[in-house]
Amino acid sequence: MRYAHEVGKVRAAEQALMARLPEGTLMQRAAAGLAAVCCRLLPRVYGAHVVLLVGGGDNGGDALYAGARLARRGARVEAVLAGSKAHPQGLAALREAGGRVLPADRAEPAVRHADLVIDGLTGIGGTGALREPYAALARLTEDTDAIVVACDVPSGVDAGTGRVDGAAVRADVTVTFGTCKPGLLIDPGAARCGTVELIDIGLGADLPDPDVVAVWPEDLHIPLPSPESDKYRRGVVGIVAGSERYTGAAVLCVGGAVRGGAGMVRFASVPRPVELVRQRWPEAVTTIIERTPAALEKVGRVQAWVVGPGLGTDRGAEALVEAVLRTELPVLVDADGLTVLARRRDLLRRQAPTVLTPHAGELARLLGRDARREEIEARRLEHVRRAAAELSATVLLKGSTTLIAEQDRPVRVNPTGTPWLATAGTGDVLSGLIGALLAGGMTALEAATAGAYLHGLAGRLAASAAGSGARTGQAPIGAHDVVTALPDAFRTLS
Ligand SMILES: NC(=O)C1=CN([C@@H]2O[C@H](COP(=O)(O)OP(=O)(O)OC[C@H]3O[C@@H](n4cnc5c(N)ncnc54)[C@H](O)[C@@H]3O)[C@@H](O)[C@H]2O)[C@@H](O)CC1
Ligand SMILES: Nc1ncnc2c1ncn2[C@@H]1O[C@H](COP(=O)(O)OP(=O)(O)O)[C@@H](O)[C@H]1O
Ligand SMILES: [K+]
Repeated sequence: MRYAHEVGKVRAAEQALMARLPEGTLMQRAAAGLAAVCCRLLPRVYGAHVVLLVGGGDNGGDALYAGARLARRGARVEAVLAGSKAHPQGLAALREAGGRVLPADRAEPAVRHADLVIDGLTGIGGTGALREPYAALARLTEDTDAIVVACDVPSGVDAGTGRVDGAAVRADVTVTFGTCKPGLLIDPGAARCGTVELIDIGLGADLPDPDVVAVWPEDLHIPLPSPESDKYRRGVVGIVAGSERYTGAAVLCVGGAVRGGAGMVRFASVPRPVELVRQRWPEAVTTIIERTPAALEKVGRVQAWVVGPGLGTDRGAEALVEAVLRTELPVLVDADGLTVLARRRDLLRRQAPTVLTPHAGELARLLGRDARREEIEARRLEHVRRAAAELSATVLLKGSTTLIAEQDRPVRVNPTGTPWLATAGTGDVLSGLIGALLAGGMTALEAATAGAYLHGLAGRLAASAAGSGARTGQAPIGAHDVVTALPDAFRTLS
């Protein structure tokens, strides 16, 4: 499961395929796949207690037919209908197989004591927050020991965006049909899915190019040093970060670049951050600069620039962001650099690649006008796409699901990471790391993708290794732990 298509495209593909097949074939394929997964999840199908939550659409139809299949294999199958209408043929099939319909007031104890619950309330046809009684039934899945299997999409999750507006099913496994849906890959929806299993119902040839792609380790083509390598060929990254007031971000950013495989890191800033970087990372070549447009002249040659962490947002910071963006080299802008860009979007008019790495708050500032942080977090896919188009840049939107967008390309979803990364300074490590990969010759999209993947992996390794030294259990981490774990993250890929 790595590709996802927007809901409209899934429906169009389904329709094209259905026109060539006997009626009901697709639903039977979906139900057979769903039932097979349930059989695998149950220790014993015969005698197992299975409860179906059934909405009024085809998603409920899938659940009813899957329930009929389980009933024929000896399961005790009970259906709870969310409304007066349920897929009539599916209902007849369930009854004929020995399943029964429960009165509404029996739903709560049935779900609580079931071995397995199939959520067939809403699928790709769900719109907006779940209404009653759907919402109350969805909530029952939060408080049961039963295995919860969502049919196509956990009900309450917007299949197209991952938005969750109110009650939603919390699934252990989501069995999705034909192709993955974006909402299964992007938080908050993704967090409701458990494991996602894809059932092939034959849509393949009717599906267009994907809208969203989940990144796989084999997609990352990180350049490795060879006998011909020297420090210049491996890539020199220039970092313009820190200020008299903010020094830590510069140290972390340089750490991300050093451990990110740069052949050389050139660090340019005012005296205090330069002194601290020198102490912590003697490998870096440092230059003291003034915060003026001519600042970069003294720094020496680089293959890519990172600008922004801890830079401040005053006129001096603006001069540095401008100087970096005026070069014809790949540039990554992060943190304070993004705040500067929000008032100087003209600086984005350039030919060389630009990577922006905002969190939702920074992206809200960059997009301006109607954009709000909460809205961006709720509808990450739409906003990251809009940002890539409006800002003519590769945009990496940070947060619980990191997304990477470039105009006219499928949006990439980073599968690694951990909520333990939500701590100050980890973003600075990411920008240094991506800067090193850019300097190493990767394209903007490749570098941002590989950087997000390695950073998320390093966060996970650090969180599981911290404290006990064991690889089980988790503990809080600081941004420097992510830097320390980067070599291990690289090792898992080689
Ligand atoms: N179209 C096809 O060819 C196939 C569709 N399949 C299934 O069909 C599903 C789509 O079916 P439908 O188009 O009938 O749509 P759904 O069954 O996903 O949703 C429609 C039903 O949910 C209700 N509903 C929608 N939003 C609601 C809300 N916020 N609160 C309460 N009720 C709400 C509607 O009133 C309607 O009864 C897919 O997700 C998949 O499970 C599969 O059988 C494979 C083939
Ligand atoms: N809930 C979360 N789950 C997983 N990762 C998260 C979560 N919140 C933040 N992150 C990650 O933590 C890092 C934080 O970066 P950022 O917000 O720039 O912090 P800072 O500016 O302090 O460095 C990003 O890589 C982001 O993707
Ligand atoms: K569902």
